[in-house]
Amino acid sequence: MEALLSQFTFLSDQALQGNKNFDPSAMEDLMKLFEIESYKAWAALELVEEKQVKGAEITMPILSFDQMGLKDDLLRGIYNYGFEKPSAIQQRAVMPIINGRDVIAQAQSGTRKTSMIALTICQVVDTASREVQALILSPTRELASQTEKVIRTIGDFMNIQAHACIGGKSVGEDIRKLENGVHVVSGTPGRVCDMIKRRTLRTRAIKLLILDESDEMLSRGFKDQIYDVYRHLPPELQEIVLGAKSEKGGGGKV
Ligand SMILES: Nc1ncnc2c1ncn2[C@@H]1O[C@H](COP(=O)(O)OP(=O)(O)OP(=O)(O)O)[C@@H](O)[C@H]1O
Repeated sequence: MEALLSQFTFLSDQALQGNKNFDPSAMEDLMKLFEIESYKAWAALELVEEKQVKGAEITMPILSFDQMGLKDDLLRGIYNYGFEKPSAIQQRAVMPIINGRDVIAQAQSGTRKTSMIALTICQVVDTASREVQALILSPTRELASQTEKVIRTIGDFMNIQAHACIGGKSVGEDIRKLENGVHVVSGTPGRVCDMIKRRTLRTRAIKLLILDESDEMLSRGFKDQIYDVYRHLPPELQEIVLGAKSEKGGGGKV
């Protein structure tokens, strides 16, 4: 279990402000929400709760995109999009993710997490292969589409192929796109699950799973579908769990 915990980098609003006395219990909302037993993030969080492990390392902020060792074409995409300096979460989460760490980050909405996801995905995907390598699950169609758009924009010079797999859109179009080959899928749990079950979305090359607004996904009742998706993913998966602290406090309705 200790080994499991050491796989994770934890980031919270406190950590983002550089507070070295970061207390993992600040992640309580997320802890309560993850009830899926075989889910390694949940296991790690339980351990934190039990032992109050002060395992939350404070990652050093990287203050410029130039210092992140990003691919040249990605850097061009980032600057072309108008970014100059990474936001607090971009400064602290990008490097651990690129270095293969599992990351659990809780940061309020508006902290530029979506762009953080987009740029890390562009860095880790190998465009020489046409298999799906990164999967992002989001609670709403709008967020899933927005994330896919940002990936395509930032990754424009790298020729990243991303597809939004969301409910309400044509299943035929999903099938066509996925069979053509894409690097990244950003979707809502129901449609993604459906595509996996049809074997149209092939999961064997997926190395990175991102649960965006995970607290929101669970409070919207997507737990079973997320679990279903998990069962089809390779075991040596890198996981990124993002949560936006509930505005009302108390952490949702689950
Ligand atoms: N480092 C940056 N520099 C300048 N603009 C940025 C940077 N990161 C993101 N943006 C811009 O800020 C806007 C919002 O960013 P983004 O969609 O990543 O997250 P958000 O809306 O702040 O919310 P969340 O953190 O919940 O994802 C977008 O228009 C995006 O292009």
